[in-house]
Amino acid sequence: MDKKKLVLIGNGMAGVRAIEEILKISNELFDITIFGSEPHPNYNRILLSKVLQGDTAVKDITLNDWNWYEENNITLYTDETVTKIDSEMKVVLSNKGREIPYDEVIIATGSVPFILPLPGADKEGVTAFRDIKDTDIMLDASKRFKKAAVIGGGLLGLEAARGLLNLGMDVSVIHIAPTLMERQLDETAGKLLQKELEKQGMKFLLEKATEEIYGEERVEGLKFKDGSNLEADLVVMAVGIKPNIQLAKESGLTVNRGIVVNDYLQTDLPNVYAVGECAEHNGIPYGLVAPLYEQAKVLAHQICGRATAPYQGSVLSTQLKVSGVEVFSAGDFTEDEEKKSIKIFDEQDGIYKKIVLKGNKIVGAVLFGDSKEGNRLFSMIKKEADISDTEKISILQPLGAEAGESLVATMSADEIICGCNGVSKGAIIEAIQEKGCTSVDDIKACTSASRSCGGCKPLVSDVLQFALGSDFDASSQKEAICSCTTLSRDEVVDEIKAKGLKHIREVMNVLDWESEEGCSKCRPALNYYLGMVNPIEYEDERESRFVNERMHANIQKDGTYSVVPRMYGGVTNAKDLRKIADVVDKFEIPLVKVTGGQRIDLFGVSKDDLPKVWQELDMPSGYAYGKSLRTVKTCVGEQFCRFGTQDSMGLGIRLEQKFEGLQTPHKVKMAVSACPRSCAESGFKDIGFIGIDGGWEIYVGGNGGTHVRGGDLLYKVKTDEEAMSITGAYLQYYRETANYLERTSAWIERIGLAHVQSVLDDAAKCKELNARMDETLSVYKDPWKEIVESKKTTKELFETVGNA
Ligand SMILES: Cc1cc2nc3c(=O)[nH]c(=O)nc-3n(C[C@H](O)[C@H](O)[C@H](O)COP(=O)(O)OP(=O)(O)OC[C@H]3O[C@@H](n4cnc5c(N)ncnc54)[C@H](O)[C@@H]3O)c2cc1C
Ligand SMILES: NC(=O)c1ccc[n+]([C@@H]2O[C@H](COP(=O)([O-])OP(=O)(O)OC[C@H]3O[C@@H](n4cnc5c(N)ncnc54)[C@H](O)[C@@H]3O)[C@@H](O)[C@H]2O)c1
Ligand code: SF4
Ligand code: FES
Repeated sequence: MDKKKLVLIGNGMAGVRAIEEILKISNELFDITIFGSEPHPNYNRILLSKVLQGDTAVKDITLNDWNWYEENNITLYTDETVTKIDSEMKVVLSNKGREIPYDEVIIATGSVPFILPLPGADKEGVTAFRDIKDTDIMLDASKRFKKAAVIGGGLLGLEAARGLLNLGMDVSVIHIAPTLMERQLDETAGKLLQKELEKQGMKFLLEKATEEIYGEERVEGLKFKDGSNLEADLVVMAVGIKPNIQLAKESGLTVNRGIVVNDYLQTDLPNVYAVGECAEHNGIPYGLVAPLYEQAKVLAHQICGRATAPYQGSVLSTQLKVSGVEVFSAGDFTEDEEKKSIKIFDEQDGIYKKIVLKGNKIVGAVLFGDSKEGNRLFSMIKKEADISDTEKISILQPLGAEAGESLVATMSADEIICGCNGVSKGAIIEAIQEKGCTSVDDIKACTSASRSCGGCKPLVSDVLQFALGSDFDASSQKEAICSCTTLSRDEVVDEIKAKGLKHIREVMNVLDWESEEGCSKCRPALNYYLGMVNPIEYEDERESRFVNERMHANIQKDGTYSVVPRMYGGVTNAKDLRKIADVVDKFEIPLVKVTGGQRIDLFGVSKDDLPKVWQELDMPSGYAYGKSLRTVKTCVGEQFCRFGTQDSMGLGIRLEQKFEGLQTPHKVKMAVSACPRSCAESGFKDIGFIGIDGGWEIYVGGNGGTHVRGGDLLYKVKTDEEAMSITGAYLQYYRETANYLERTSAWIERIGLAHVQSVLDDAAKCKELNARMDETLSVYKDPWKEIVESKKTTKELFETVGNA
């Protein structure tokens, strides 16, 4: 049988998925030709957010590489746009003069970003965020400029803003509505989201309408309708998308907002189909991959002449891809006469959950702060589950939580694990049992679960754990330190040691880094590992550090800095206080605040004043910005308190004087309390000391931040000397074995308290660790002093930051 000629217009996510579905049915039916306007093979557009955020590289987001087209005998024309479908002649015509005949044609031209028709919208530095080209524009701008404005506080705008923050830019989001993501979230969730993102450093201008983009050739700022201005050297427009219907219009198809299709994705011209964001089904053009993939499946069956249920529209669910923020929204979350809600709002922990009921059916849900129940609720919404027999409030409680059961254990086989690809728990278990899948990558290859946004990876991993039990080793799922390499942290450190590598560039060259420059994830990590392995010889690479560490001060919301001088053990004196007061007066520092770590923080110092402030303070840097020892908090102890059994201030000061400036994988906080009342909160620090009769208890792995964790008792010791020695060995072991940016609380959970104890129980090992610690500490110089003393460093530092 002669193969029919099939032409796909648009080499994007929906169109190529339709081809994959067709090939699954049969590779004997069609001779396939694909046109794509972009110069790349089919890639995962969703992960552009992750590329911008530094979590992955462009080369790693390819879905089907050039070989795939060849292996499947597909003719591919990239960088070529189809300009017309001549349905009488049954040919498609391209902008490069090509004419290709067809029997069937699929239009999958996606969407175009909506660009606000503002004066100045065509200036250099104004971009959308839709494809690799736009992403490159932003990556490039972040290297040369500082201030970014993102117009639009929807999913795309917020993901772009997070990426630009990661790239070291100062980012403001301009949003037209009073709350963020108003299409997906209600007011409460929108406000919680704003608060969380503000904590991450994003600034917001709400209810602001942009009137003009000003500047010479390049953008210099935005002017708003209320008369106010914002300086910006990069403007990203993320105010929605429009189905790309130009070709369809010019080819005489019926279009509305999108290309009008029926339940089998057929347009009104014979043998012409449309799928993806360009298609409009029942009045709706969709903008997320899950519905587009459902469409692709129906289309594939229809075009191959296989029986299929009609496409009947999709219920949507969304999740924001910003680390540290859990937001989930599904279905219809609005309330009215017919639709009533049930809500849980834990204001203290920032957790908000709401379901919307229409009669006895859940029609919508919004979750903030804890989205574990998202998939279960989404399944209930999709199934239109009747909940008359269920106690309503229990729907918002995690199933099996009290019994300590894992979430996947409580899920039924038909519950969806991967929303993007519609893969259920049952399908994953089948792949494990029948196809021998043992890793997340195997499951991805077999079922497509986790192949799109990747948000379901932890759940897929949980299903593997659930099905394979002890045969599944989550930790053996080797994780590369970033997308520039396939090597893990341990492999990189081993290579640095074995090959005597001395510089970041050398590591990248010798270990075959994919990108010559590295990325924002690996450069600071390599800088740390090299310094840890080679403390004497290694010269710190300031450019590879995060902005706060480069400036040795904390950048604040308004672009000014905060400065914290060192106060050993939280103890000060009249001379230092006077000096601080004089500096505050002289530099008109607007806010002076005592911190939770018992230090004095000077807020609102301008960048230019920083070196002068340090010079006049003439006190050591408090390292309030660094991945290093922050503070040792102390209680007053035996000298003044009637309960005190030990000299907490004495030990605290000794600890801080010894370990100040030590570079660690993440920040380290300590506290010393002289009795079990623990006034210095020793139980929630990376290392905490509690005085007992005849000595100290040493607690480790505590954390009081977003992931609260009580410390574990490591040892009881009798003397201050022992306490100092254990601390030195413990900290050095953490420095040598933790991943960069891993807090001690996560590290101790990963490697286990018992293991650390077994290392420190070995006196010889303990001595070696302390020796390496002393060697590291021997080269420490106060960074403020260094900067003040060196005009060259001051100049370099300020030039680097000013132009970054
Ligand atoms: C940064 C970002 C993050 C996203 N995150 C998510 C997410 O987390 N979850 C989610 O579900 N969705 C997400 N989306 C949306 C998702 O990427 C889209 O829904 C999906 O890519 C649409 O697929 P499509 O094939 O319809 O269009 P596209 O992927 O845009 O593909 C269309 C292709 O057709 C080409 N084309 C257009 N006209 C022609 C022509 N005449 N001739 C030849 N080629 C043509 C275009 O150049 C394009 O390459 C995100 C989108 C972006 C931009
Ligand atoms: N995580 C995800 O699922 C994800 C991530 C990125 C993109 N996407 C998809 O990509 C597409 C584009 O995303 P989007 O966020 O641009 O679309 P959107 O329509 O969801 O959001 C656009 C936002 O811009 C705001 N806006 C409109 N005009 C404005 C103006 N003049 N000034 C300021 N704000 C204005 C709107 O109020 C709206 O909240 C959508 O289909 C989205 O679903 C999804
Ligand atoms: S921890 Fe004990 S010794 Fe220290 S201040 Fe509190 S009560 Fe006094
Ligand atoms: S939920 Fe997006 S890939 Fe699975």
